[in-house]
Amino acid sequence: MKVTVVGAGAVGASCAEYIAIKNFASEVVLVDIKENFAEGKAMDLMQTASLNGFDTKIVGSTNDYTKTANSDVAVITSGIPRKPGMTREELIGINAGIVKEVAQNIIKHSPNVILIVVSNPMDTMTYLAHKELGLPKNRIIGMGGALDSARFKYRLAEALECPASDVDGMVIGGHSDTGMVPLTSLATRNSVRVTEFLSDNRLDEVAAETRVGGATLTKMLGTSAWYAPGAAVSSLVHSIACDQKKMFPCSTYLEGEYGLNDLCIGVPVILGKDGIEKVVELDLAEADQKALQESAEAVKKTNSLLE
Ligand SMILES: NC(=O)c1ccc[n+]([C@@H]2O[C@H](COP(=O)([O-])OP(=O)(O)OC[C@H]3O[C@@H](n4cnc5c(N)ncnc54)[C@H](O)[C@@H]3O)[C@@H](O)[C@H]2O)c1
Ligand SMILES: O=C(O)C[C@H](O)C(=O)O
Repeated sequence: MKVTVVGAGAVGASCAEYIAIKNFASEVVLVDIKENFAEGKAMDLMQTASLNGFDTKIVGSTNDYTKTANSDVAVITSGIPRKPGMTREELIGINAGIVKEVAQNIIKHSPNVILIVVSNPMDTMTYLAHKELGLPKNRIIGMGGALDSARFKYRLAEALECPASDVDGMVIGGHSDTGMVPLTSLATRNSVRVTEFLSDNRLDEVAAETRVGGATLTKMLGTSAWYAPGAAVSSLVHSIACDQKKMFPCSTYLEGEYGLNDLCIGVPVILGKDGIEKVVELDLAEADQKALQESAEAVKKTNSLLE
């Protein structure tokens, strides 16, 4: 399994590190436009191989896509992150051009690749890749919901005063400060609905904290987060590489599922060796379906800025 990660910045390097530590890929190629940056990150990471006990070979490249040839999976993290006070949508002007160029370079050298889009505004960047490349929809995946769900579980565990491993829950919808739909009524602690333990008010607080999870960290760090984003991407790559058929909420092109059309937005999917092998259609509570519909309208509004 060969994986390319374009953008050797905070998220790209974190993602490469988690992929290597999980030891399922033979090679990770890190690409960046900054001279020698990816090569430096690759060398630094390779010097952790004997310490962390992995065999994955990590290679760096300054914009030379021949090194990425025949990748099975490619991850796009290139582009600018937001600063405190900004929305993800404000990044569209710079990131759309970068994502378009990078996606075309990847496909030129790896025509059969499965693409994971991370750069923000992620749902719109995934839609852009879908429209530009014309690949089958199972091979274009946007990463947002896996991260948002991990943050949801973190906040639920905090409220329940229990380890996150006790908790299960999922966030669907757009990867934005207002568009996320945390499915609180379906969340559980060891198979028991969390609604048994937490009041409606506390659950509303958990949902609100989850929606602004990225903005909260951006305010604290001065730039956006990277550890949980990198770990979330590596989990998607792992499921594809090892044909695990795990279910994650991912941004995918919808053609009627959930009553939505012609956009990419987060819904539960099964990820295996062919990428998105199935969109899982849940029978949502009325309020969640309405929130998803509103989130889709907002994503479409951002998509219209691409024209
Ligand atoms: N979808 C998500 O859940 C999620 C999570 C975290 C971050 N992000 C997004 O990921 C992106 C990267 O965030 P980051 O914190 O790693 O930023 P960063 O600035 O640390 O890294 C971005 C890297 O991209 C490189 N780059 C820019 N243009 C390029 C090009 N044309 N070709 C190759 N490399 C190029 C830069 O040189 C830089 O090293 C941002 O848009 C951010 O908003 C998304
Ligand atoms: O918040 C951001 O801008 C980055 C990313 O989308 C995140 O959720 O961490």
